[in-house]
Formats: sequence, structure tokens, C-alpha cells
Amino acid sequence: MASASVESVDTYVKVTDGLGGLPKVILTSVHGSEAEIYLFGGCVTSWRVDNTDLLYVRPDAIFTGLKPISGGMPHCFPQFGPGPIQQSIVDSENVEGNHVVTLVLRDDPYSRSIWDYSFQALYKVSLDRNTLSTELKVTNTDEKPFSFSTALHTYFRASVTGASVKGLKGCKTLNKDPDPTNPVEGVEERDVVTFPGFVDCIYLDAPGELYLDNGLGDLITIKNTNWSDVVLWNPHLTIESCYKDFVCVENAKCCQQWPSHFTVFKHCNIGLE
Ligand SMILES: O=P(O)(O)OC[C@H]1O[C@@H](O)[C@H](O)[C@@H](O)[C@@H]1O
Repeated sequence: MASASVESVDTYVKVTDGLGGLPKVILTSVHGSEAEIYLFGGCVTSWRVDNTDLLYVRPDAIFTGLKPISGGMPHCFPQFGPGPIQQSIVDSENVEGNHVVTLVLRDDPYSRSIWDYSFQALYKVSLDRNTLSTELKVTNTDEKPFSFSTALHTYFRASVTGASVKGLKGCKTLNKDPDPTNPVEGVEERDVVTFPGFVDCIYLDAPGELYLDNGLGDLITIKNTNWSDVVLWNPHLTIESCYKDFVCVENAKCCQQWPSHFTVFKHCNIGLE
């Protein structure tokens, strides 16, 4: 499923060999910002504004096409979280405009072997001066209904000791620490959520707008439409080699199973629009 057919290339969309020889799309905005997207997994691995990369790829990420890339914005679909079905892979792409790229994932024998449905998932990535936008549209092309959960498991570059997220106060939480198989229900009381240690927490019915201070001098506004939940994750000493350098702020639909037709939008903006 890692192969890709590229239908067009222009000044703003280039396809090149990425790490491990995996095809990578380089998307450039007329304003100079740049994004890189691996077709394997439809994973945005880099979003650079003014030469600063706001996303983070873990040093232990593997680019063999055998497992999802650990970093950037990998997809969890059709299931959120560890389980028998892991993240799926985008298998072709087509270019819609100067700096908008649309990837498509359709069922194939591999996906059928783990999730026996016919579907189409379109994933659009666009870039403006200060904004990286994504749209994920899942359509049931089967004769039988299905449901799924999903997430954009987004790794932001950060200094974990200075990083914080605003906007989650009052949300119901499912805290996966200490036991991910038995999350503890609660309510977020803090205006500003920080990452002082291991963090793995689901926020239910989270608002459409959050503010991430990455602790490196950048304030990133994360807006969404239709993604209902948010996950904050930092592995702390369980990934000692790099936990200080990122935080995950993930948009998700993780606790309900969603119906067959589904469109969600996520916009990450640095600075003011
Ligand atoms: O698959 P990755 O990139 O190693 O991330 C795993 C983590 O992803 C997070 O989304 C989950 O909330 C954690 O429970 C999980 O450990």
C-alpha cells in the first residue's frame, strides 16, 4: 500500500524520494512556508514557517513502510489507539492546486484483511502563510454500514518544560495514566495544562479552538471542526531519548464509534491570521 501515483507536479508541489526511498510530497506556499507529506500513511512530517519546523519526528521513527512514522501528523484510522488494527496507509495522491494536495486511501486486500469494508478516505492538506490545514473525509463505499474512530496524532516540536495548552478547562477527561486499559474519569480544572511528567489524557467534547505554547517562543492556535476530542500525550521517561523535545496535541474521535460519512477539519496557525 505504500506505492503512489502522482498525477501532477507544479512549482508548489514536488514529489521526491524521502527517507527510506518513500515518496514524499513537498508543498510550498507562495509565502515561503513549506510542508512535507509522506504518502506512506499520509503523514505530514514537517511544517516550516520562517525556517522553523513546528512539527516533530521522533529520532526512532522508522521509514521502512512497515510501521507508521512516529512523528508529524500520523493518522489513526479506522481505530484510535493500540489494538488489532493499527494506522492505515494512504496509497495515492492527486494535486488540486498550487499548494493543496489531496491524498486518497481506499480499501485494498491488505485493509480488507484487517477491516473488511469498502471505503474511501480523502485527506486534503493545504498551506498558507502561517497556517497548515487538513481535511479528512471518510466515505462508506460498502453496501453495509460501518463505524470507526480516528485521530490525527500530532507531534509538535516543543520544550516540554515550557509547553502548555490553553482552552481545555471544564472538559471531561479520561486519564490513561496510570492504567491505559482503565482510564480514570475526571474534569480538567486547569486554565493552562502543562506537561510536568508522563501525560496521556483524553479530553471529551473539547472546544473548537486551543492554544499551544510550545515553550520555544511560538504560540500555535489549533482550530478544528467536527473533531470532538483531544488527546494530550507526552511519554516522559518512557521515551527518554526525546520526550523533552515534543508534545502531542491530537484531534480525535476516540471514544465513540462514528457513522459511515464523516468530514473533519484541522487548522494549525502560528501567530495571528
Ligand atoms: O504510536 P506512537 O506515535 O508511539 O504513540 C503512542 C501513543 O499515542 C497516544 O495517542 C496515545 O494516547 C498513547 O496511549 C500512546 O502510547
